[in-house]
Amino acid sequence: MRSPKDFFRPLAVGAPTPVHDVPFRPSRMIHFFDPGNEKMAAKVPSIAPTVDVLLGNLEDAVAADRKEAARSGLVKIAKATDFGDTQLWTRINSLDSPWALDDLLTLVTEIGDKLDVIMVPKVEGAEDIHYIDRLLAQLEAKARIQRPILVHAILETASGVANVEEIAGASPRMQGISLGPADLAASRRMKTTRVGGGHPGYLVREDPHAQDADAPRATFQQDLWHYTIARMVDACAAHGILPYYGPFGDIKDTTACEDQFRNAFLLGCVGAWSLHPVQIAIAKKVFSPSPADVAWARRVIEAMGDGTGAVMIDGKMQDDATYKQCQVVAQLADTLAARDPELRDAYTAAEKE
Ligand SMILES: CC(C)(COP(=O)(O)OP(=O)(O)OC[C@H]1O[C@@H](n2cnc3c(N)ncnc32)[C@H](O)[C@@H]1OP(=O)(O)O)[C@@H](O)C(=O)NCCC(=O)NCCSC(=O)C[C@H](O)C(=O)O
Ligand SMILES: [Mg+2]
Repeated sequence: MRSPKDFFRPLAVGAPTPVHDVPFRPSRMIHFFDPGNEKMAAKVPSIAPTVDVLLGNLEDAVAADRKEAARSGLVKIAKATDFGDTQLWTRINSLDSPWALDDLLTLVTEIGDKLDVIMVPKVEGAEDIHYIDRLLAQLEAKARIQRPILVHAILETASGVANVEEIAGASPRMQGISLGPADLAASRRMKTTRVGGGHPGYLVREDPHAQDADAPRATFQQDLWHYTIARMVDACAAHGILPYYGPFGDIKDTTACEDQFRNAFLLGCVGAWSLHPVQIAIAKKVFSPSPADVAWARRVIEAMGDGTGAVMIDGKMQDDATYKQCQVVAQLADTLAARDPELRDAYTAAEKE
């Protein structure tokens, strides 16, 4: 383990100096596309302005015989496209695959100056991040990259969950962590075959009725992912990095997708993955605080003055802690409004009501 004094030193001569704080750029939806799929690649210029993050996926969902096409497709797209304010990320193949090394060698040397974040799947512990950290520094130095490429881990193995705190703090490059519910379910030997979402069999049932033991008893479906998301959020917050919900595989069930995204938002996540164009608007809606909530937060902040003491607003007690909660909402709204004029107008209108 590096000493605290060395933590922010570049890991290769000539590599850029690591960042001290993760830049908080809007990342409500990380939109996945396969850069080797011509139909999806053709949509990149029109989708880019509508998303916060565009991610060229090289790992799962790209067939083994299409890996090189995906990698070279991403290089071509990155060189040809002006992404404006939209971030460009990639998901490389897992570190135990035959493709990960070539993914990094090619992408950093060819388009490293355009890549904001590299998503690393199936991270098991801090050692995986240390490996990537040193390799990226060497490649950045070789390619004369001026700003460090950040790293995002997917939480999708039982070991990864057990080690999530050390993963979150393994490197100043750590930008965030996403839940990968499909691989995590397989790794844990869970018995769901879905990509995220609930399961009707995971429930609690009300007690038998005292008057009639045979009367039907209500059941309540439970959230399979609550524990993991909450643990991931705490690890990320403790280390100053950003937590995300990952994929929702039932593309047609837009209602359940919205519910899953909202649960994650309320628990502290800043975004989720969109796998299909239809999920972009869902993520945008869910991960942008509502105009009413923002107006309320600003009202509390204004009423609380220096943020100490206690006041009543509409019958509800406000104090130092609710002031901080409201600041979270108001600061997020400011960041998103700076990127999204429609949202800015909606927030302004709600404050005037
Ligand atoms: C899920 C899909 C395979 C569905 O594709 P398709 O059957 O083509 O859907 P549609 O006919 O409804 O598509 C309409 C048009 O939109 C284009 N399209 C579809 N998806 C995208 C996209 N993501 N980006 C851009 N454009 C897209 C289609 O090409 C159609 O175009 P046209 O015919 O010209 O109108 C597909 O959506 C897909 O492959 N999505 C990405 C899947 C993916 O990335 N999966 C990996 C991430 S999830 C994961 O890895 C699990 C995780 O790690 C874990 O462990 O939990
Ligand atoms: Mg996965």
